[in-house]
Amino acid sequence: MKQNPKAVLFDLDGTLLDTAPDLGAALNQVLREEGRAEVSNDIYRSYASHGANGLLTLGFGEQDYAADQARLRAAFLAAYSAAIHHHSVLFPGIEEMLSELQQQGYLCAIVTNKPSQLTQQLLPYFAPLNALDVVVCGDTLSVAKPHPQPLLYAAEQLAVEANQCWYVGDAERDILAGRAAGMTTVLAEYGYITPDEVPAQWPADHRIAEPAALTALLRQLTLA
Ligand SMILES: O=C(O)COP(=O)(O)O
Ligand SMILES: [Mg+2]
Repeated sequence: MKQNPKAVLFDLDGTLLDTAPDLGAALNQVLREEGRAEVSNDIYRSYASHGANGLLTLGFGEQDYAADQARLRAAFLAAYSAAIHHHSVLFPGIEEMLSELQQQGYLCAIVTNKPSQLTQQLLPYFAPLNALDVVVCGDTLSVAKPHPQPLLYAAEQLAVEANQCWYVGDAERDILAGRAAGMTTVLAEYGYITPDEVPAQWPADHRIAEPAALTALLRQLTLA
């Protein structure tokens, strides 16, 4: 049985932070170094929640990336790490939304698939994200989303039950992980969706078109 929420867990890329410009710049740097054609902003943007592997597959094609995966991935991560925060910004309304949640006493956490080294390098540039209670990254455990374990681990760290948590994310694997963890799931529709994905088919409990809609939803729920 779902209970009134005590904690809200968030995906990072595409949900709290608009990191696509820096991820895309890193991809294009590696493509240039390898003598390949660059990818335009509107294309790479939609793949930004699919991480390094998703972006490199987009840029090099499945076969060529698979043939040289370790080297290309290392080059991408080095390029990204060297300019990780140059153009990344909080999505509009995130700062206000987080501060309202915290004022209302909700615990807040990040559960991202981004590797910890990159996450720890990036977060200090965004003050509102440093006040969050727990951060779980893609390599914190041996499994990552869509596996539910990182979400359950975050709940454990927050000392709340899974059914007292909401999970907000922009990718299908976020919704699947949240559902498998027994959490209430919220799809951030303003995030990154690839042209071949059909988010309407994802089993999210709620959908928000902007961050402010999350606080409105939680308010409605407490009044009900
Ligand atoms: O870096 C990734 O794999 C994507 O990160 P996310 O889980 O915060 O969207
Ligand atoms: Mg995401």
